[in-house]
Amino acid sequence: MPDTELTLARTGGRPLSRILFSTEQIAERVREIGREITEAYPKDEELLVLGTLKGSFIFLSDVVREIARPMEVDFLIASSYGGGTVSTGEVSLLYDSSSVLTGKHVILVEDIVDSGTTLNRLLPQLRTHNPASLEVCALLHKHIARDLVLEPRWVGFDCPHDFVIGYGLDHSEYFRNLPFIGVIQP
Ligand SMILES: O=P(O)(O)OC[C@H]1O[C@H](OP(=O)(O)OP(=O)(O)O)[C@H](O)[C@@H]1O
Ligand code: HPA
Repeated sequence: MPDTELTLARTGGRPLSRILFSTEQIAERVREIGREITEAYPKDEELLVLGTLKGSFIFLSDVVREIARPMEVDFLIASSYGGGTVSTGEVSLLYDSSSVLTGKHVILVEDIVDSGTTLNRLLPQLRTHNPASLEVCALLHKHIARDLVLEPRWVGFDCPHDFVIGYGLDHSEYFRNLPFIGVIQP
């Protein structure tokens, strides 16, 4: 259980209902995923790791350090939740990566797959650039979406259907700086 005072300092005094995944559990899983991704690609093949901002910024920065392959890192900014806890269904793409995807092994890194709206909007667009391969690595998967255009090849944890925060995930832009993943009290 993390230090309560430190946690409350980061949440502005809002208590958590529960902690789902601790800092140590996340670190261990991130190391495993890094190893799996390393082994999935031939030694001399370059990767392009593409993160969706803002939510993936912490997961991506941790997982790329566990992947022993040459790589480029780039980002897209996609947003569909605004200040709410339910997808608006409209994904606004605020920044479209300038990286050339053609012929590269692209790994799209997501913090969470919830309704699937973001992935279903981004993946067909990325495919139009003819990458050599396209895979998704998601830290959390709620397994709600029944119509995902591509299932993530790497998933950190199956996630309950609560609105979760921490380790990059926000509610109204707050709580991204929690070093673990939890659920805030409603
Ligand atoms: O499967 P979905 O229902 O589409 O949800 C997943 C997306 O929602 C969150 O992004 P959000 O729009 O909240 O923007 P953020 O990354 O800036 O927090 C999260 O980072 C994922 O990209
Ligand atoms: O449960 C969630 N928490 C934070 N951001 C999210 N974006 C989609 N689902 C979530």
